[in-house]
Amino acid sequence: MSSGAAARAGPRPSEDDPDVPTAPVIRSDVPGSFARAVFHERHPELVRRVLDALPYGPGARRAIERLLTESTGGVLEPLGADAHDREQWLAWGDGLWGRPWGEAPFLWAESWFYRRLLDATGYFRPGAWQGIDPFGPFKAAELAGAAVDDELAALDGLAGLPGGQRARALLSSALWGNRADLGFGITAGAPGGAVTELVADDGDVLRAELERTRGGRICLIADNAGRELLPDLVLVDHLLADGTAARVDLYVKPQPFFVSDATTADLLAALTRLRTARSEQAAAIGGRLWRAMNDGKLGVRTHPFFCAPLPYHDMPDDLRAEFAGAAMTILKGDLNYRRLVGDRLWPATTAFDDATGHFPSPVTALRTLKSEVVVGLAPATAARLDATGPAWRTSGEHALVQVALHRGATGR
Ligand SMILES: O=P(O)(O)OC[C@H]1O[C@](O)(CO)[C@@H](O)[C@@H]1O
Repeated sequence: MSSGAAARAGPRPSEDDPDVPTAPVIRSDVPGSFARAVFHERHPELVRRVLDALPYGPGARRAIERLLTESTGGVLEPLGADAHDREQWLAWGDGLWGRPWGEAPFLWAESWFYRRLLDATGYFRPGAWQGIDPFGPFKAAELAGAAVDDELAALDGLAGLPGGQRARALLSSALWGNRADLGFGITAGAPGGAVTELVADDGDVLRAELERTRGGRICLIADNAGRELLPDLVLVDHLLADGTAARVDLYVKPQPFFVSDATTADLLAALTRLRTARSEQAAAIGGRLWRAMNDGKLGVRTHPFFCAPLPYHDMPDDLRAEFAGAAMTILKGDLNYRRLVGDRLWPATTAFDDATGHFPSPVTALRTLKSEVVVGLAPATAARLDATGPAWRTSGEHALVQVALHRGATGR
C-alpha cells in the first residue's frame, strides 16, 4: 500500500482515477450522524451484551471496557509487537496511527474495533480463550430459536411451486434474511417488523443473466450467520440443483467480525441445523450441500481481506483472480455493499455500474439498507424517500437487488 493510503478521509490514491466518480468518505466524528451513533450507542450496548454472555475474567473485561473508552475518545494505536497481523494492519492504517478514531473512515474504524475486540477477549492469544467467538452465544441462540424452525418448515411448502416462482421466493428470502443481523438488532429492535419496499429491483436482470450463463461458476460472498446464512444456503442449493451453477464458491469470514458475520464454524452449524431439521426439504438440502462440498461443487473459501478495513476496490490480486471469470458474484448485506461501492456519501442516483466498475466479475448486491450508503436509485425514488426524512437509509425496512453486468469491461 502506498504511503498515507488510508490516512486521509478523502479519496484513496488508488481511487484517484478521474473516470471513477467519488464522494466524501463517511466518518464517525460527525455530530448527529449514523456513524457516530454506532460508536457511541450501538457499541456500548454490544459490549454490555458480550460481557453478559461470556464469563470473561477481570483482565479481558478491563481490556474490553478500555477499548470502548478508547474507541469513543482516544487515538489509534497499532497492534502489539506479538500480533500475527501487526504488519498487515500497520499498512492498512498507514497515516492514521496516532490520530483520533473519529477521523478514520467509518469503515476503517469499525473494522478496527472488531479486530481489537477479538484481541481484548484473548481470541488470538495462546490460552483457554483462543479461538472462542465472543458473539458465539448470540449466534447459537439465534440458530436454535423457534423462528428458524418455522422458516425451515416453510421450505416444505416451497417444494411444490413452479421453478420460476420458487427461484423468486428463494432469492427474496436470501435478500430479507439480511435483516436478521444481530448487531443491527441492538438498536433497531428485533428484526422481522414491517417490510416496506425494494428501492431498486434488478431481479429480472439477474434471472436473465443467470439463465444466459447457465452452468457457470457463481461466487456468493456471505454476510451474517444463522437466519441469514440459512436462506443463503438454500439459494446455493437451488443454484446447484437446477444447474444454474456448475459450481458455487461461498466466501465466509476468517474470524468473527461485525457481530454476526459468518465464519466456517457458523457455516458448519447452519449445515447441521439443516441436516437435522424436522422439515424433509431442509434435511434434504443439508444433505445435498454436504455432498456438494464433498465433491467440490460447493467450495468454501475465505481470505484475510474479508476482515480488512478497505473497500473491494483495493482487494489484493490473489483474491481478484478468484472472482475473475465467475459468471456472477453475489454480495450479501450492508457491509459488503459499503465495501463494494465505497463507504461514501454518494448521491443516491450515482450509477451502480460506475460505482462497481472495479469489480472483476459481474456483481449482484442483495442488501437491506442499514447504513447511509446507497447508489443506483432512480431520481424519483430517491426524491420520494428523501422526502420522508433520513431514516429510510438505516432502518432496515428497505432493500435492494442491484446488478452490474460490466459487459463493456469483461466482453461477456
Ligand atoms: O450485517 P450487515 O448487513 O452487513 O450490516 C452490518 C451493518 O451494521 C453496521 O455495522 C452498523 O452497526 C453497519 O455499519 C453495517 O453496515
